Amino acid sequence: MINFTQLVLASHNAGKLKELQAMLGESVQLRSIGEFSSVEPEETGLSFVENAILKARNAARISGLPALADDSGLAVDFLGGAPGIYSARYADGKGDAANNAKLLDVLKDVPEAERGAQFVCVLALVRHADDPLPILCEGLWHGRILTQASGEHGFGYDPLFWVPERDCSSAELSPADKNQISHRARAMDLLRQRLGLK
Ligand SMILES: O=c1nc[nH]c2c1ncn2[C@H]1C[C@H](O)[C@@H](COP(=O)(O)OP(=O)(O)OP(=O)(O)O)O1
Ligand SMILES: [Mg+2]
Repeated sequence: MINFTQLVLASHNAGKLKELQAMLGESVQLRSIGEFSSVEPEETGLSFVENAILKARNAARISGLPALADDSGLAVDFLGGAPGIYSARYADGKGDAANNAKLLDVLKDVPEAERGAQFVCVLALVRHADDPLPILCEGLWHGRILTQASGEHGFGYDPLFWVPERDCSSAELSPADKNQISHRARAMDLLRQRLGLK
């Protein structure tokens, strides 16, 4: 087992970096791939797993460090799991606000009982770019899509995601609270177990 005191995070998303670093604590330093390159790899996979591995390999290749990638998204039941791996690109790359506006519009006539959704997070860790045995961990978080945005914390679809166990949106949770119960927290919990960090 290698000593992962420094990992490159294969992500240009500052929200993910903040959450993952908070979950890992001080024993592992996450360095953003942005320190090494501003070019984002094309996410050509058809699954979260494929995209997470692709991003991790790319970051390991560029940085020369072991790499952790997070591929995540929102799977809406009424939409057959869409936007899924296309969550970040749902409104054609126009960003979080446009993605959220599109989702609200697409679901505008859908009743509450049919607005179930889950956040999905797949973490992939590679020791080097050609690692034949990436570590993969998955986390799901079940909730519902609200009919309007609410809350200021977090990022992405958080203002639209109603969290049944807290009766509020995920953007209304404190960062510490979200990091205890989110899809990312569940995946990271498994990863820490795999790495013997807990
Ligand atoms: O906790 C979350 N709270 C709210 N929204 C979230 C969360 N987790 C993922 N999401 C959304 C954001 C984005 O629309 C998509 C991830 O897309 P995804 O390609 O994995 O990330 P990204 O492009 O933002 O950064 P990068 O690929 O560089 O890691 O799912
Ligand atoms: Mg992405």
